[in-house]
Amino acid sequence: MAENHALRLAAVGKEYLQGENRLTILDAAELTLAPGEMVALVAPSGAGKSTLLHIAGLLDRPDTGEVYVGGVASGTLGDEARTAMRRQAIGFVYQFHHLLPEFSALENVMLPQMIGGLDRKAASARAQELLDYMRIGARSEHRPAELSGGEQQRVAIARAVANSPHVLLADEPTGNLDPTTSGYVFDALTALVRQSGVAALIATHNHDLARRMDHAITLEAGKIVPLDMS
Ligand SMILES: Nc1ncnc2c1ncn2[C@@H]1O[C@H](COP(=O)(O)OP(=O)(O)OP(=O)(O)O)[C@@H](O)[C@H]1O
Repeated sequence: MAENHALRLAAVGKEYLQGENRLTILDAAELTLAPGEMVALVAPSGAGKSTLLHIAGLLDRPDTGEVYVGGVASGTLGDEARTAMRRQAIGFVYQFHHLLPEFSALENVMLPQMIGGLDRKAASARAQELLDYMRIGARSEHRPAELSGGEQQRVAIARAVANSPHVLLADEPTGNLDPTTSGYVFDALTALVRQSGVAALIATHNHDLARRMDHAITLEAGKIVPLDMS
């Protein structure tokens, strides 16, 4: 049942036209993520990871099939309703933090909540709680440029879950960090996913990190298939 899934892609198809050629990226692809589940997306460059993340994140529409977020079908929604759904129900983390440089760490985590309609006081309390949880609460007044790469990514992760989304989509979230820092940031991300119950789909080339997730998937001829990491 779709209702119990944080994210469900049902028979999703996506093609691109490259000159005369039709490039099939997704072909009746199926994927379900339960709340609190962490899934690694491991695929070679060009296989369609970004396409899949964009479709799952409602940034792009599939040609065929349906994307359910929190049990709600997105296909028939107009642009405005899709944007609202994306803001409320989906969090994004990228390889580079994309924090707003002129705002403090706290303000960066407050902003999506205030855009969602929360008042300043409540947003500030929630942001501080999340930064404390990510063990950077003491740096909450600092601007991104005053933080290390690992700290910046922890702020970006806190920001992504600030609105208590159903789904967290991450594209190489520790790809810009050294291995030790990457491990620490991934530990914090894992703890947050488990504690919040958000479902996480995390694209990574790092097989050690992929092994630490619940399972791994890859893309093969347009299908989403399990990947054995052992
Ligand atoms: N708008 C587009 N028009 C035509 N072809 C596209 C378009 N976007 C992507 N492609 C092609 O679709 C394929 C999959 O692209 P995608 O960006 O999803 O791959 P990826 O797995 O994320 O790669 P990488 O890891 O290098 O970012 C690539 O061959 C790409 O050239």
